[in-house]
Amino acid sequence: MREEDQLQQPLTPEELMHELRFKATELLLREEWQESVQVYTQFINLCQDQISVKSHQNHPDPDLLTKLQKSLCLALSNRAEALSRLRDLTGALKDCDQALEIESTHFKSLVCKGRILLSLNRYSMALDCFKTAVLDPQASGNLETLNGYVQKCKKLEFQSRTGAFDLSDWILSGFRGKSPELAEYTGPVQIKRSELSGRGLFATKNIDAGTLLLVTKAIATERGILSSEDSGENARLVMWKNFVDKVVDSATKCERTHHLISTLSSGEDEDKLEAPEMSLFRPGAEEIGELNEKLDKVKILNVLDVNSLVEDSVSAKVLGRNSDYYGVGLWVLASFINHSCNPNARRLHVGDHVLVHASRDVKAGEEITFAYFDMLSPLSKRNEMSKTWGFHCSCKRCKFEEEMCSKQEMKEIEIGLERGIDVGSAIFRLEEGMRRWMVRGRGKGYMRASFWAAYFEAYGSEKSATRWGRRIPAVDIVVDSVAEAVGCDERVLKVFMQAFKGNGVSLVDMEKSLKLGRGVHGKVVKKQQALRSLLDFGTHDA
Ligand SMILES: C[S@@+](CC[C@H](N)C(=O)[O-])C[C@H]1O[C@@H](n2cnc3c(N)ncnc32)[C@H](O)[C@@H]1O
Repeated sequence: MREEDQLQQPLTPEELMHELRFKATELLLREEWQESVQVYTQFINLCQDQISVKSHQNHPDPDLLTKLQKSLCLALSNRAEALSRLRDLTGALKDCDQALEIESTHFKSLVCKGRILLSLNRYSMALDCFKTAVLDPQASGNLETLNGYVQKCKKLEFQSRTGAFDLSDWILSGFRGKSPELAEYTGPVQIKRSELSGRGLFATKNIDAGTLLLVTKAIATERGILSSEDSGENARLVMWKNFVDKVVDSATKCERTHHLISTLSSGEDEDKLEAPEMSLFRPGAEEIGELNEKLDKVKILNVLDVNSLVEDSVSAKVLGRNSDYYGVGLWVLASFINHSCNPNARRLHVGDHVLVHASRDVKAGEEITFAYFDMLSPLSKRNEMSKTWGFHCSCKRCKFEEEMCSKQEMKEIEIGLERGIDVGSAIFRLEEGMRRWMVRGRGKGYMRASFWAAYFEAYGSEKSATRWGRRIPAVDIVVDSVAEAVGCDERVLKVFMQAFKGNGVSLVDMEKSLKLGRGVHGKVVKKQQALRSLLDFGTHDA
């Protein structure tokens, strides 16, 4: 036979498989994930055909069949690796499962499956994979890494079951190194219909300030530094576009993400939306079966408009990251939390996780809320801000203040402050008014929170202190009532700390500041020393 004829001979299935396998492995080693998936897919299809053909022969060759099954198993495992790098976790998991059906202790597939399950927060299933992998002879060269995974799974499984998180050491180290690894956690909360709007998150038992309510990882985040040129508007737009692309990509590739996003409000007919089961958010939740709702890009955009959160905001603190960073993200379970101007929760951002804790004591059945915008401002300003969010706030405080602020005297105090009247005289008038109108308990806290800027200035200025002295209430009285009504806030805590710094801190004040600190930072900062280091404010700025 001539050489050209030989070249034109079609390849036998064995030769073709050999060629495809060689090419796919090369692409995998070059980290060309997309291309390697394509070639592995051709190989897998051909290999499956061959297995079917050979096993239907009159006298199937068992050795050949075993060899083909082994090749198929390895190819599935390698395709899973490439798919997982492309964040197609659903596809990758399916490939691992198929490979493990062929060989239940296949080392590579077990490790790949364990890693995917870990990133899907299915800690105990991931632990099973790594424990089995450790027993394999191939583990000997990777024992340290595998044991690392085993320990990590154990730690995260424990955290997610008990809610025992502690950020103290990381805080005390000055946030050195990577942010700590955190599990997802669902505390004493459930989703129910809310009187505020649509669905909301509710406490299932009495909880005290600082108690951790949930920890959840972002579907996607985008961070960057905003330039001062155009007040960061261009950078913000680019970041928003990247963020949307990331969410769309995740929703396309992962069925669970797709399903989670489809439970969120897109702003329309919120009161008709169903309250999802909490089990959906618990770590270890099974993959969702058939999805009957289509999520197109427009729907995702609307969902992000309503639900995405900015990391650094009035009710949130970002730990361990440069404050110049602007970050936006989507945290699904936290998205069920409505806004209130008398909130009872705050957020801490650590890496891609958000930790939500009670900022004051909460009763069983009470709705969990945090502030979407600054609640230490008067009703008129808050109304403007809620308008930009596309809703009219219907919280208890707004309802209370709607009545109060219709009084002529209240209007005069607000206008007076805007025109720069002495803050002490405004506070004096407000306190006198509250006495005459018989405003009690939380009502007082609401009003003081509304005029917080005036109290802040008065307590920060020696001139005001000398002039108004005992005619305006003492700092601790105002701080207590504001914290009780609208939850602990960093600025309120700062005023408290500053007032007592000059006079030397007594034990009682220190106790009080630590309690306020727990409301602001949460009980996840367990060591007092760590909390103190967060409370050690040097300045008296707003
Ligand atoms: C992040 S979602 C909160 C969960 C939402 N209620 C749901 O059912 O999915 C934000 C949306 O909830 C509604 N909302 C939140 N707080 C509110 C409030 N205090 N008063 C009225 N509507 C509120 C607004 O429609 C807002 O766009």
